[in-house]
Amino acid sequence: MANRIKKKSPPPPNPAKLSPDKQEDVTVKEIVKDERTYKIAGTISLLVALFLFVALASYAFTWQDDQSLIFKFSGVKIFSAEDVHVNNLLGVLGAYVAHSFIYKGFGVASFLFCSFFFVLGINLLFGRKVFSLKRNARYVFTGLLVISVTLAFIFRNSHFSYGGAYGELLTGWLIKWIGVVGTGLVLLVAGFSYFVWRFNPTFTWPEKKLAAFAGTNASMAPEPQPQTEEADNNESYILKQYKSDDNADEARLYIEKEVAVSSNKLKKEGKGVVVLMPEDDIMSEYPLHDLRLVEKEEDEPANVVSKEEPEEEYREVNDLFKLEIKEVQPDEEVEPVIEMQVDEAVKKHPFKTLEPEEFDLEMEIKSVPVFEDDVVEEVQPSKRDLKLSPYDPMLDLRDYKYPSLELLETHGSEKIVHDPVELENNKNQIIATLKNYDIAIQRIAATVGPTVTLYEIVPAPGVRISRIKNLEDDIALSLAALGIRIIAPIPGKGTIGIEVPNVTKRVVSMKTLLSSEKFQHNTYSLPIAIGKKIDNENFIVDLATMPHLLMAGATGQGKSVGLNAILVSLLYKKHPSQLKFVLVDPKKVELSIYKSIEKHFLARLPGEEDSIITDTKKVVHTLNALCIEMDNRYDLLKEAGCRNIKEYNDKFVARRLNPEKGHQFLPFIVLVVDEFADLIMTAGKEVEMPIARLAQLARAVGIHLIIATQRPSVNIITGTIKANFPARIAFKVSSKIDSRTILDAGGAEQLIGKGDMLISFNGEITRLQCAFVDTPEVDSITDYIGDQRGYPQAFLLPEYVDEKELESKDFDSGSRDPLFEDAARLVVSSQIGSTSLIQRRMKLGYNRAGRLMDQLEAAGIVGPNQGSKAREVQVKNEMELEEILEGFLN
Ligand SMILES: Nc1ncnc2c1ncn2[C@@H]1O[C@H](COP(=O)(O)OP(=O)(O)OP(=O)(O)O)[C@@H](O)[C@H]1O
Repeated sequence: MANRIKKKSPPPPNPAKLSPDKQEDVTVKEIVKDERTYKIAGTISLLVALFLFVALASYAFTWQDDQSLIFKFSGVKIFSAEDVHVNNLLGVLGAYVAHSFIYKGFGVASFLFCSFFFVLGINLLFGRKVFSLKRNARYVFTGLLVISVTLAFIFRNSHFSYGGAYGELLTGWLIKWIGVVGTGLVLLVAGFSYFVWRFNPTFTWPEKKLAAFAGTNASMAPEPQPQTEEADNNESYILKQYKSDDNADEARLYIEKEVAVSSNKLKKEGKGVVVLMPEDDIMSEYPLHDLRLVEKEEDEPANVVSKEEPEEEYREVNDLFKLEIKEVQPDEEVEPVIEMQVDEAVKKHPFKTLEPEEFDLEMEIKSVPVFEDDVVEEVQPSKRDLKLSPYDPMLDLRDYKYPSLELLETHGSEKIVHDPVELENNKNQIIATLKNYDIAIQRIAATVGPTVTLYEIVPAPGVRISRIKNLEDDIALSLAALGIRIIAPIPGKGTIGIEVPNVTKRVVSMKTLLSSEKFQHNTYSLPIAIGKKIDNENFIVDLATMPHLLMAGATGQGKSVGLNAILVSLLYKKHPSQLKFVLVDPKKVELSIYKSIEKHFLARLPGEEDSIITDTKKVVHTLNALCIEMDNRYDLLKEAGCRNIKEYNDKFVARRLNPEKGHQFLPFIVLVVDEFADLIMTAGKEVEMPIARLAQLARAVGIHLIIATQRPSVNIITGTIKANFPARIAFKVSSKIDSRTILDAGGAEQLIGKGDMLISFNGEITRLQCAFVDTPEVDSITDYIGDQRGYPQAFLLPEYVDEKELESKDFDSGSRDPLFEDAARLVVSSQIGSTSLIQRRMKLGYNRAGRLMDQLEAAGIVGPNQGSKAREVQVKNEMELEEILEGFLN
C-alpha cells in the first residue's frame, strides 16, 4: 500500500525536515557576522571590566575578612558552602575573583585587566578600532610584570599582597640573584622606562632625549645625515616611533607632541610629509590625531666630486697636446689649424715639442684637431693611433676650474616647518566647509612642501568634482588664506588637491639643489635646477629637451632670481667650450653681473664692444645673426649627415669631420631675453619673426631660448611665440587672463610670490618653489670664472648685414672698414689671401669679407685676384705689416 502510494505520487518534500540542516549553517555564520553579536559581546566585555574594577576595589577594603573565608573553605568550595557572608560588594564571586587576581596573581597591577576588557568592549560595541587592542595588550602585559614586581619589592613587609604571588616570586628571585640594592636599581630603571614608553613625557632638554634615543635605538636609526643636532633629534624621534609600529594611533601621540618636524631625516625614510586619515573615516568627527605622518624623499646631497681633473689626466692631456703640435705641420697650401704664434714657434723649432709654458698664456692656443682626412699613408701606425685619439674641445681652456659649491650660500633653515596645529586647523576647515555644502569626503591626506601644503581629498562616491572646484573662493575665505589653489582632479591620481600656503615658508637654496644627487650625476645636455616640488623633490630638467622656455610674472615675484637660478645651474655644469650665452637685457641692469664671464661664456656680434645687448637695434641684429648661425649649423649638419648637434659633435670629437671643410665643435647657445615686452613694444615684428623662427627650428642645432616678461599679455606673447614655447613658467601674475595667456590655465594669479611658481612642462602644470640665489652669490661665481684664463674674446656670432641699412647708408669706399686691421693681421699671419678665410674666421658675410679683401689689395697687402686660387700675400711678416699700418695712421 505504502509502495503503491509512493509510485503514484511521491510525497512532497517536507520543508520542516529539509530546512533545519541548511539553516543551521547559515545561522552560525550569520550570528558570528552579525554586528549585534559584536555589540552584545562588547557590552559583556564592558560589564566584565566594571565587575573586575568593583571587585578589585572592594577587595582593597575587605580583603582581610574575605581572604580568611576563602582560605577557610579552601578556594572554590566557598561557592557551594552555605551560610557564608563575604564583605566584597560583589559577593562571593567578587571576593573569589579579586582574591585570585590580587593575592594569587599580580597584586594591585591586576587593575590593568580592567583596561583590557574596557578597550575590547568599546571596540566591539562601536564596531571599529576606537583604541588599539594590540597596543593596550602590550601595555597591560608589561605593566603587570613591572608594576607587580616593583610593588612586591617596595611593600615586601606588608600583609597586603601588593605585588601578588607572581610579583613576590619574581622579587624573591631578583633579591636572591642581585641583592636588595641591585633589585631596587633594576626596578627603578624598569619602572622609569615603562613610564617613558607609556606616557612619553616631554623633557626640557631635547639634547638629552636625543642621546637617550640614539643610545637605545642605535640599531634602528638610519645612517647619519649631515644636519643639525636638533633637527636630527626631532625627526628620528617621530620616525622611530612610527616605524616601530605601523599604527595610526601610535603616530598620533608624537604628532601631537612634536611641533616642528625637520626634513632631512625624514627624507631618509624615502617618504614625504603626508598626513592621512584612515580609509573609512568620514568628515570632521575625527580630529587631526587620526592623521598619519609620512615623509617624502628629498634628493640626497651627492658626494660632490671636484671638477678639478686629477694629476694624471693633466699629464695625459699635455702629452696629447705636445704630440699634436709636433705632428701637424701646416702644409703651405692649407690654412693652418693652429694660431700663428704657435705656427711660428713650430717653424722655428720644427722638431721641438713645445711645453705649455712656452706659450704666452694670454694668446689663443687652439688644441689641434687632427682628422681622418689628414692621416696620410706615411704616418706610422703608432703615431696614427695617437693622432686619432678623440678631440677634446676643453683643451683650449684645459686648466679651467668649475665653480665650487662653497661660492653658494644656504638661505635660512632647510627644515620643513610642519606645524600640526596648522595642519589640523586647515584640515578641519576644509572638511567643515565641504560639509556645509553637503560634500562628503572619504579620505584626506596632506603633503607639506616648502611654501604650500597640498591637501588631497578623495570625495565620497557620487560627489561631482565641479562642485568642489566651484567652492574655491569659499574654502579660501574659510581658511582666511591667500593663494589657495584647487586642482580638481589631480592628473593621474584621481584625487582633488587643495593647496594652502604655509604660515612659515621655507627658502629653497640653490646650493641644496646643486649639491643634490640628481644634479651632480645626470646625463642631461643642459641641466637646469629650477626649484622644489610640493613633495620636496628637486625639479631638475634638461633645457635641451624643453627646448625653449617662456617665463612670465608680475614685477617683484621672482623672475630675475629664476633666470639667475637657470644661468647658475648651467655655469656649474658646463665648460666654456660647450656653452655660450647670448644675453639680451633691455632693462640694462639685471644681466650686467655676467659681464665678467664674457671671454668664457658669452657670445656677441663681430665688431661690437659689449656682450650684453641692451640696445633694441642691436637685439634685432643679434637675433638675425643667430638665425644665420642656425642656418650655418644646419648646413654643417647636412654635410656631416647628422640629425642633431649631439650626433654632430660626437662625430667631430671622433675626428670624423674635417675642420678644413669648415667643421668645428659646436657649443650650445642659450639666448636669454630678460624683458621681452620692451623689445616687442619697440621693434615688434622685427623681433618676433627671428624669435619665432629660432624657436621653431633651432632646437636640433643646439640653440635654445629663454624669454622672460613682466607683461604676459596676448599682444606680447603672440600665438606664434606661444606655439613654439612648450615649456612655460609663471610666477605670480596680476590676473587670471595673464595666467591663461602664459599657461593656458588659471592659477598663476593665486600664487603667493617670492619664487612661488607654476611650470607647464610635458603637458603637466607643477607648482614649485623656485630656488633662491642672491646677487652676491652670482657675483662670486662670475668673478671666480672671470678671473680664470679665458678665450681672447667672446664667441663671435656671424655678421648680419641689414640690407635696408646698407642701401640707406652711403657707403664711402674711401674709408676703411673698422675690421681692416684685424683682417690684415689674419691674412699676414696665415699667409693666405683668401676671402673665405676672412669670412670664416671673422664670422663676416661674404660681401663684407670681399670688400675687406679689396681694401687689402688696395693697401698692397695682398696681390690681385687669381681666380680660384688664394691671392698672394705680399707682406711676409707681422713687423712689416705693423709698419704699413702705422703708415696709414700717419
Ligand atoms: N625663489 C625665491 N625664494 C625666496 N625669495 C625670493 C625668491 N625669488 C624672489 N624672491 C624675493 O623676491 C624679490 C624680488 O625678486 P626678483 O627680483 O627676482 O623679482 P622680479 O620678478 O625679477 O622683479 P622685476 O621684474 O621687477 O625685476 C627678491 O629680492 C627676493 O627677496
